[in-house]
Amino acid sequence: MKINFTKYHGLGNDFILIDNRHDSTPCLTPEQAMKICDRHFGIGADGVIFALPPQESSDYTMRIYNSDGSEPEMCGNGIRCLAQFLASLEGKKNSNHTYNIHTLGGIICPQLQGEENVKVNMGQPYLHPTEIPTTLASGQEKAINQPLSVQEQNWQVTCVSMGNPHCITFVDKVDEIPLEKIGPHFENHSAFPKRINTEFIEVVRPNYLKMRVWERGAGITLACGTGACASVVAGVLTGNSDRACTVELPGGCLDIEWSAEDNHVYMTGPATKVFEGVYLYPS
Ligand SMILES: N[C@@H](CCC[C@H](N)C(=O)O)C(=O)O
Repeated sequence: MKINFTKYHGLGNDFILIDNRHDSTPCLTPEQAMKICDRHFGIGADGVIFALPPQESSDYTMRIYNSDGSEPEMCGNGIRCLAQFLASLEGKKNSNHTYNIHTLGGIICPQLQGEENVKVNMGQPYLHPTEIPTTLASGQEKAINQPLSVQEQNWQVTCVSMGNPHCITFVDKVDEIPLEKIGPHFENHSAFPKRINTEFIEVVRPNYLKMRVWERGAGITLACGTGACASVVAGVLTGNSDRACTVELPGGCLDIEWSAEDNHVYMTGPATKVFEGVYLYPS
């Protein structure tokens, strides 16, 4: 089997993009996706993203598999890569075109901004796991800064869904967190039956957060777009951050704004094409 692909990354969070616009079923199974994500025996990536035909009133559908073959609802860095991928397939590069993309987390709208940048309307955040829209309204305090015991240590966490689930904890020195050791215990904690992405955040200034992430289904990654959005929401709810923030990740910075007007979160950052090729899937 031969698979044409294009490799993109958003701040080092890297994806294999596949043009699947002719068929509403992804051309790879989760097991095959896991194999081509392998960094030694495959192409190597944090996930595989398929551009599929539209559903409902969208332009296209995005499906994504994590590198372990699980299927998340949404991916922030991935949807910026998808927007640039579609723009290059359709000759729309260097325009301000906006796509309406159907995802398992709802309709998400990335707008092209020049050669590499994309601004994404990520929709409303939700309190996880209650699925109630997150606002600053009273009565939601119960979900903020909740105690969680992980590896016999007590953490204060705020859980926010951006379509996919995130557990955010504010720490003094993010570089000192033993991510590799502690990350899997958050991901597989009994409080999160569908597993979870975990963000550790150091507040450098109210408008500048430093983040490290352990992703569900992918482990340590260099960036997580939905995670950066969820972290700013958690930062506002806990009084740690402004609504407009730069979030610094190991792979670079994202600009995030949680709008007080429409309650939507906006994320701006780059999506970079790296190479394209043909993968020869062993039969
Ligand atoms: N890196 C992504 C998130 C990918 C999905 C995540 N691992 C999950 O399982 O929810 C991003 O940029 O948002």
